[in-house]
Amino acid sequence: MTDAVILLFGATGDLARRKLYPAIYSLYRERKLGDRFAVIGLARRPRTNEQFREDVHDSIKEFARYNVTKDEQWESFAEHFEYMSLDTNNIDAFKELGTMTNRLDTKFEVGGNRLFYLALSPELFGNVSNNLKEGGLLETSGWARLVIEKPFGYDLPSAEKLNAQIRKVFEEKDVYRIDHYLGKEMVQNINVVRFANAFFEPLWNNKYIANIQITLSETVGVEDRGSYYDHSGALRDMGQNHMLQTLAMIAMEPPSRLSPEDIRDEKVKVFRSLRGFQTASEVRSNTVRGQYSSGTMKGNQVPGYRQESSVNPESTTETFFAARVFVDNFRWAGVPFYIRTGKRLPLKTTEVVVEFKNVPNNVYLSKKHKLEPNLLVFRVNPMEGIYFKMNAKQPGSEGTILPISMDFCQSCQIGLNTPEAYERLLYDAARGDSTYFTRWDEVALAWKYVDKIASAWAERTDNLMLYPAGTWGPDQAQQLLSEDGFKWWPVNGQDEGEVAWEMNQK
Ligand SMILES: NC(=O)C1=CN([C@@H]2O[C@H](COP(=O)(O)OP(=O)(O)OC[C@H]3O[C@@H](n4cnc5c(N)ncnc54)[C@H](OP(=O)(O)O)[C@@H]3O)[C@@H](O)[C@H]2O)C=CC1
Ligand SMILES: O=C1O[C@H](COP(=O)(O)O)[C@@H](O)[C@H](O)[C@H]1O
Repeated sequence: MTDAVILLFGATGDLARRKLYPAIYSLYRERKLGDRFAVIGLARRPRTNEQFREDVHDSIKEFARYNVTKDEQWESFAEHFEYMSLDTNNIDAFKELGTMTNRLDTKFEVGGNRLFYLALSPELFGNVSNNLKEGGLLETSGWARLVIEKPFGYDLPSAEKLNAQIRKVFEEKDVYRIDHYLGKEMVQNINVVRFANAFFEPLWNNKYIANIQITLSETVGVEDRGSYYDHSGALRDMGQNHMLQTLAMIAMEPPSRLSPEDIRDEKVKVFRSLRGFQTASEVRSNTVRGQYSSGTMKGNQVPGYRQESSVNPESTTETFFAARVFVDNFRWAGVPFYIRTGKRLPLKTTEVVVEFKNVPNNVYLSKKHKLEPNLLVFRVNPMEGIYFKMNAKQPGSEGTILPISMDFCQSCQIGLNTPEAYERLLYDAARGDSTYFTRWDEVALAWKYVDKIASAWAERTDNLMLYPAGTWGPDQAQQLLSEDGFKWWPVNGQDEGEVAWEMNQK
């Protein structure tokens, strides 16, 4: 990893604690981060360096995939961490921050490289990038990159405004917009499976594929994030970013090279080909929105969304949505992509199912031998792997056909200790590889698509369906597929409602 001073805004926040310190520690343990680095923790509340290092230690102990003990290795890691109490509105503090950055740059022989990581509420992004410039932090002999967390805006106009603020200070090539799903091993593996195997690509089109199903289901409720989530909802929180990015990875054309721009150009073409909704009635017939009511999760009664303490008791925010999406291009004409996500669903899972069309002439077709379609399944989390379902003869039978599976379980075979998404993304940002970060044109096109849905939903509230916690969302989400002659395939290869495979749940 390139040497850098990492200026971490939001150093006392949830993201830093749960994801960023553990990621930095894993990179250090794997020797991807050498000794020429420093981390400056920045937030308003006061902390001494010692307290800050203690917080970092606790977060690593709780969340990292490597064990930590307070030995010599820990001490030499911890000395790279310093803290400064700073309010992002205080320009004088940024000047002081410049002095501190230069000192640590010299101390650890970093060479002038600066990674500004904004783990902050998005309203602060524009102000921070401006103050970085005014405070002289961009005057450096090395590179200066800005890593920003989602959400990137609330809709297209707000995203445009935010982008304009940031681009006054940083060039597009230096802006790294995080979508942590792009850092997930199996999302990255979609490209490899598609473009490094001779047998999938010829079938990867509307002649052979019947439909594609993308599920991002969560068991957690809104927890204490109501102040953000109640203004966002599932469509903006997961749909505009993680779901459309995953869809783009499945649908994109092969890039001619693996450069960040070539890959992102191909994704942009997918976003441009999304069939936008023209009317509110089109939105209604192709989307479903739901909100969880009280129900049972793993045998425990849990409250409904409106009863959560951080949420408006009359909220009409969706915690679930499903949609039928079309990519109007030569490859995908007529193939529905069904996407769904929700909180308080029975399983935590991210899965992409590619359902193939039936064989053209089924010689086994009889009441006894109804063939199941072939399925290729990317399991993104919590299990990581690829699963292929095909038909074969039941051994010893008179030609009974059975669906069998070829199951590559990456998390079982290579070990559960695969890198976390944030490790990969931090590593890439420091190396200057923006492949798995979202470029502005992708973000803008995704908002354009999602805004149509959001504004049609906002016109009336009778389209919000309640679903009991612990179920797979409103029945209308099943109808979306059944009206096309399809069904949602059980996730994790299970019948709906079974939870035996549920692993590493939050
Ligand atoms: N948590 C998560 O899992 C995820 C978070 N994100 C995104 O990451 C970002 C951060 O989220 P999260 O960590 O959960 O948020 P938190 O509310 O937990 O943390 C916010 C941080 O910002 C600091 N802060 C707030 N106001 C100021 C200010 N004026 N000046 C300086 N520091 C300030 C807070 O510290 P202090 O109060 O001490 O100033 C705190 O460290 C958000 O954009 C969120 O959407 C994205 C994906 C997942
Ligand atoms: O970005 C977000 O993602 C998480 C789900 O991430 P995962 O890696 O655990 O699948 C979601 O809970 C959160 O609401 C959203 O902001």
